[in-house]
Amino acid sequence: MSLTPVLELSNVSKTYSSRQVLSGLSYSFAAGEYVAIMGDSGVGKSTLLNLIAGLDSPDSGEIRIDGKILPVEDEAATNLRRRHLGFIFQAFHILPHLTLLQNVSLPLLLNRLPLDRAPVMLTAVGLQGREQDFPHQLSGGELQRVAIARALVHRPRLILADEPTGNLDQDTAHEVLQLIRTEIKANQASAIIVTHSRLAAETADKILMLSKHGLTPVPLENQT
Ligand SMILES: Nc1ncnc2c1ncn2[C@@H]1O[C@H](COP(=O)(O)OP(=O)(O)OP(=O)(O)O)[C@@H](O)[C@H]1O
Repeated sequence: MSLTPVLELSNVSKTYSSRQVLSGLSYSFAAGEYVAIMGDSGVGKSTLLNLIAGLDSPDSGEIRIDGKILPVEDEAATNLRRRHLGFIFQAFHILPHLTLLQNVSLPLLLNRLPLDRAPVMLTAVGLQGREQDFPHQLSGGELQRVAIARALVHRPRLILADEPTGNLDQDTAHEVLQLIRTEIKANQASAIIVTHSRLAAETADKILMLSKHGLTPVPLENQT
């Protein structure tokens, strides 16, 4: 396991209008760690994930991925994110004019990787036989599974997931969470999932609670 943290937050603050959402947040995530972040609604979980993903910038403080600061709107940083991050965000729409197979192949194409893992990942999320379907033919839960296949297909180093099982029934959620965990461990990747679901959080190695005091580890056995 590398000694450089896969992700390091140093004194990160973010304010929207006059509302301070994150205030001096610091935390180090070790390589290979699979962490769930929980916390009250509005406490800033999605904001934090967006900052890590490079969709927005902190007002102050630093975010390092593999020891590097990746500026927003920097082409080299975008390429690094594309190669090393996998996003499972509800806002990251599946492209409507592409088939499911084309959607899942996209990270492989963009990173010039062999395309043979795309059908394998569609099968892994239970969508075998649907490769040539278009997104409008799918239910919300099926679309979420396509998003998960697309996020994992290029074996990213760091997977960021915002409510990855939000649209899924309990059995499918369980299968998808197991798949995420298996992929993370098989590829020695790291993952941060933001969730309100105990079921989802307990598949992680560690649960962190985000509050105005920062990120606090919660012992798994003390979860209520
Ligand atoms: N782009 C934005 N512009 C203005 N305010 C924002 C923006 N994004 C988030 N906020 C505000 O920041 C606060 C934190 O929002 P965030 O979505 O990060 O919370 P959360 O912990 O993910 O909540 P939930 O669990 O309900 O999804 C909220 O008060 C929200 O209204």
